[in-house]
Amino acid sequence: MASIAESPENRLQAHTDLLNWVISHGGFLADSVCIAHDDSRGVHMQVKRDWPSPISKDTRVVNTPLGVTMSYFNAIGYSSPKGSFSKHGIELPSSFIDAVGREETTAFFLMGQFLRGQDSFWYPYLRTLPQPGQMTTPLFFEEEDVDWIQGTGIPDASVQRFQTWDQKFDFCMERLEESGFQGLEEYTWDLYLWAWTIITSRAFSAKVLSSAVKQADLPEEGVSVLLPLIDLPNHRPLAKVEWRAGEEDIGMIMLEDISPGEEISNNYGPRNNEQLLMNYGFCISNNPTDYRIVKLGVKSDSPLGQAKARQAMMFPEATKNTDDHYYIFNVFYPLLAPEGPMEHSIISPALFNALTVMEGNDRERRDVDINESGISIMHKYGNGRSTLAALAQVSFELIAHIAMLRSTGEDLPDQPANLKQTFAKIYRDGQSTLDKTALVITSWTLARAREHRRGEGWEDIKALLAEHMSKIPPGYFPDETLSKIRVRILERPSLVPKNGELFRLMELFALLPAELQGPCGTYWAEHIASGPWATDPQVMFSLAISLVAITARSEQTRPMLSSRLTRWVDFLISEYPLDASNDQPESQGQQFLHALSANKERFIHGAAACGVTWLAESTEWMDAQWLQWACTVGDAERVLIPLEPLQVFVEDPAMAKQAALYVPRE
Ligand SMILES: C[S@@+](CC[C@H](N)C(=O)[O-])C[C@H]1O[C@@H](n2cnc3c(N)ncnc32)[C@H](O)[C@@H]1O
Repeated sequence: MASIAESPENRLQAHTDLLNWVISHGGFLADSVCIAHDDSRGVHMQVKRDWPSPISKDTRVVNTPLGVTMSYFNAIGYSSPKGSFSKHGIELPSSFIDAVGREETTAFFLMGQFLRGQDSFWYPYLRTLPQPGQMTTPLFFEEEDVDWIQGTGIPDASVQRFQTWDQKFDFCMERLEESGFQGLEEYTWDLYLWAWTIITSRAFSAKVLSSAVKQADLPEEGVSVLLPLIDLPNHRPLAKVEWRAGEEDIGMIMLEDISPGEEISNNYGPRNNEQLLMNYGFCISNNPTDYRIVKLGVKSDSPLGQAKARQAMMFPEATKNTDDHYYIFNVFYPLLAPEGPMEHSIISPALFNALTVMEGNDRERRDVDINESGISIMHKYGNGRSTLAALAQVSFELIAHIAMLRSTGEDLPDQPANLKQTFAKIYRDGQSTLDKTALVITSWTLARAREHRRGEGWEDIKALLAEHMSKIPPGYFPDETLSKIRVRILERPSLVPKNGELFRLMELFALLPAELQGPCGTYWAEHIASGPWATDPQVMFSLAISLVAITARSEQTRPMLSSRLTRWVDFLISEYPLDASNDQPESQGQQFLHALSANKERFIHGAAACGVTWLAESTEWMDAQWLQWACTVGDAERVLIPLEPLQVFVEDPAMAKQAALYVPRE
């Protein structure tokens, strides 16, 4: 592709010419400001080093006159009492413009102006723009650069973007050909790729033209505007700056003081590193507005898929063209809803709610609430299980992603060899830190759910948190990150208000009063846990649930039990009918249970000897029907959680899981 750019040495000369050109059309750069260049930041603006004082808040640093802006309105030669825009020599056929729409028209208009070279009105601007060899977005990555983004979402996103642009380019070229457009062969794919990269990396939204274009002609989306000179400052997340649309020009106003020598930064919006790399070709280390988009792969016939379809039918307007906001935020993310629970500081409400529906059991899914703003499982007694299951699922996803980044990064050289690799490394390191810090937080809530000794008082929580944080290897995170994790954990209430709702098998007996625990334990060890079925968790959980449920129903023992246990058993009996027939094929565990039931006399004999007399009297607990009920309850009410989640910090996980039964606290 031809180049109209200056060599790097002459870059700032070209920018001085650009500045003079903008000024000659009525533009302005504040005296306190100069254009500078360095290798990592490229061309940027800064307050002059020798300027005697900081520039103060509300300083207008740049004005770009409307006459030098470039947009769709130039391509159509727009004119209204509010303002007009010239085509400056590029005449795209109206049949083409109508067929391809505003954005493609702008891209082809930019290509046309580029092809005019020195004859273009915008030549002083175009020659300062990065050329294909200087582009650092992933579509310009060479093979060895691609190694640095393996295991991340970027390769898929790049393929998708390539395909979309490729199709659009073909479509546009066909329309141009049909219209008999002259010089078509110069409009190459490479030039199209360059034009689109310029647009995604520097264009502003149509709002900047609001004083020059009638409201009715100005759509909220789909018009990109190039603003020579204002597009020069680099991005700094959260920089305080405003673009002011005037009748003659667009101004860039600083909303904070900036010291001599300091960079004048723009704010491209709260972009994450993936958006920055894909659209702009750079990334920011420790980007506070970084977050990761999670793809759930929701099947249309799944419970969540069906709920989404119902939501789309009930609220067609609200759900039209809206992306799923399934995000995991970095631990420093500053733009959180002020009142949200602490888990939402790292998991977006939409992702969390979607996972509660996916991981919820049938009982919980009967309480799905579908409204305009989302789909969730209603909060009520018993539904905290889906909260824990969703947090467990996020933890598994985080562990898998950490391991994937580690394995795909194993053969990378120690240091990146060029700017693209440098940004790709910043991106992948940022993803890994984001995953790891989020895992500390999700696994904290799960650790509290597994904690049966300590409560929610400050001293207990402090001790528990110290224990949890001690699982992070020393020096693994900077102190600032560790303290932010602590703040995140402690600053807001948790989605799981109470500790101790998840029980591993043998812990279930702790729900019984002390005087029953001894005999039950002996009976369990001598008669239940000694057969070949003892290694099958489905069988063992079913037997334990059956035993606890019968204990809660026996007239002899019920008065001795806690209201927590009797309420739970009563709730389960009302939720899971005893006589429900099960059409599912039998699992190995269920076959075991049938065999046990057929030999129930053996188990009942032992009961009296061990002092669990109520089990000897009430022989029903080993009936096939009861055991089937307990099996159904166990399968539905268990939660699989990671065994030692933070172990992934030191070694690749075998992804060990532990089953725990959910028993709500009142
Ligand atoms: C709107 S332009 C800014 C002007 C640009 N520096 C130039 O040399 O033309 C956006 C481009 O600037 C670069 N950029 C912006 N902010 C940056 C930052 N914080 N760090 C590194 N590069 C940045 C990226 O190459 C991006 O595509």
